[in-house]
Amino acid sequence: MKKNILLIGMPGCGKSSIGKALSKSMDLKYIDMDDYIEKKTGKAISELFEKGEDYFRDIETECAKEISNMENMLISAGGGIILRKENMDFLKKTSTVIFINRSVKNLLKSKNLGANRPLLKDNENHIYKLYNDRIGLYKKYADIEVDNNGYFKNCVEEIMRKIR
Ligand SMILES: Nc1ncnc2c1ncn2[C@@H]1O[C@H](COP(=O)(O)OP(=O)(O)OP(=O)(O)O)[C@@H](O)[C@H]1O
Ligand SMILES: O=C(O)C1=C[C@@H](O)[C@@H](O)[C@H](O)C1
Ligand SMILES: [Mg+2]
Repeated sequence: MKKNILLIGMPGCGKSSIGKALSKSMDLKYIDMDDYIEKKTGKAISELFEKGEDYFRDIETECAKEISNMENMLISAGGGIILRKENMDFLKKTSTVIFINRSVKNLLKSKNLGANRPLLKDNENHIYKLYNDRIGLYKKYADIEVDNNGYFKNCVEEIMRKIR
């Protein structure tokens, strides 16, 4: 088995909730890539986006390289990690990749979906286009796909079963 587990999926699909539970069950250290970026730069994701999406994505790629060198981690990725092949080439070397798929209807139930997500702040319904644009990439990079439209506890158990 690879050293790390990487969770990918749309904003609000359950990466943090599922990742924290999974990290405890599997005795891995939990790391959130957006938090890592904010700590490294001393800036909020929204501030980094003010300099343009490319500016943010370059920092995200730099952090993906750094994190790919770590061991025994449960990594919760930013929703857009799959947009650059380079990110996934690095991360897939050391991580088993799990795509958490949640329907847009359920994603929209998350409170304040646009609040800390620059790509959705003007219109939460932009999530339909993001989902359609990205679904193929999430599936392409995933070693395992799980559905998170029921109880998230079931999703954690399904991942534990599939990963062994
Ligand atoms: N299966 C589920 N049933 C009910 N609520 C859920 C489920 N999965 C996730 N949620 C809720 O959706 C919201 C987003 O979940 P979470 O923060 O874990 O997602 P995320 O992918 O980490 O989001 P982000 O893009 O902000 O990092 C939370 O309020 C969480 O409780
Ligand atoms: O889906 C995305 O492109 C993003 C999701 C967030 O996790 C952050 O990484 C940022 O807001 C970009
Ligand atoms: Mg999260």
